[in-house]
Amino acid sequence: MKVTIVGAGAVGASCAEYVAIKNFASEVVLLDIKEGYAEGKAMDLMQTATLNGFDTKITGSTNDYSKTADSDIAVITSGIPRKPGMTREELIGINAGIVKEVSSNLIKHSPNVTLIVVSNPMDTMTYLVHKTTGLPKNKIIGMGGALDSARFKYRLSEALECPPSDVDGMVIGGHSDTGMVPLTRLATRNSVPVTAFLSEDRLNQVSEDTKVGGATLTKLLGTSAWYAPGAAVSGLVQAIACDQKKMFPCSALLDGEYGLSDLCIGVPAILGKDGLEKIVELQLDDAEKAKMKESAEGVKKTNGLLDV
Ligand SMILES: NC(=O)c1ccc[n+]([C@@H]2O[C@H](COP(=O)([O-])OP(=O)(O)OC[C@H]3O[C@@H](n4cnc5c(N)ncnc54)[C@H](O)[C@@H]3O)[C@@H](O)[C@H]2O)c1
Ligand SMILES: O=C(O)C[C@H](O)C(=O)O
Repeated sequence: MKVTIVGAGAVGASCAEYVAIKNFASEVVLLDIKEGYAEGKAMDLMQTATLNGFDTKITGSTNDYSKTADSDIAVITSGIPRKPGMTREELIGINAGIVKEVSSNLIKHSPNVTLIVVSNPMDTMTYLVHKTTGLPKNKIIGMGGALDSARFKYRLSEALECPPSDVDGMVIGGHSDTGMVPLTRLATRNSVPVTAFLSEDRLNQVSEDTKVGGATLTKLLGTSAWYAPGAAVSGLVQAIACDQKKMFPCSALLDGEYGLSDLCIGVPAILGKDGLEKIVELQLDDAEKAKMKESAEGVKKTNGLLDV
């Protein structure tokens, strides 16, 4: 199983580290445009192999896509991150060109690859890859909801004063400060609805904190987050590589599901060897449907800025 990660920056390197530590891939190739950077990150990570007990071979490449040939899965993290005070949507001008070029280069050397898009604004970048590459739609997946759901569970565990592992929950909708739809109605603590423990006001606070999760970290760090993003991507990579049939909220190209079409947005999906194998349609209540519709309008507005 060969995994390529384009962009050896904060998220790309974190993802490579988690993939390697989970020990399911034979090979990880890190590729970056910055001379020597991916090679350096790969060597540093390889020097953790005996410390962390993995056998995955990690190599680096400065923009040489022949090294990525025959990848099964490729992750696109190349592009600029936001700075405090910015929205993800403001990155479109620079990142759209990068994502378009990188996805085309990847497919030239790995025509059967499954692509996981991470660069922001992620839902729009995923849509761009669908529009410009011609890959089948199950082979292009946007990562955002897995991360947002992890943050949601963290915020719920804070409110419940319990370990995060006690909590289950999901965030669907667009991966943006205003577009996320945390499904508080369906969240549970050990199968008991969290609504049994937390007031409506407290749950609203959890939702709001979840939605600005990325912005909160960007303000603290001066750039956007990488540990949880890298871990979230590695979860998607593992589900595909190991044919796990796990369900994650992913940015998927919709064709009527949830009453939406011609956009990529976060919905629950089953991931396995064929990539995004199935979209799961939840029965949303009226308030959730309205939030999803509003979120989709936001994503479509950003898509409108693309030259496709
Ligand atoms: N979808 C999500 O949930 C999520 C989470 C975190 C970050 N992100 C996004 O991921 C992207 C990367 O974030 P980061 O913190 O790793 O940034 P970073 O600056 O640390 O790393 C980005 C890397 O991309 C490289 N790069 C730029 N253009 C390239 C090209 N044409 N080919 C190959 N490499 C190229 C840069 O040299 C750099 O090393 C940002 O757009 C960020 O907003 C998305
Ligand atoms: O917040 C960002 O800009 C990066 C990423 O989308 C995140 O949610 O951490």
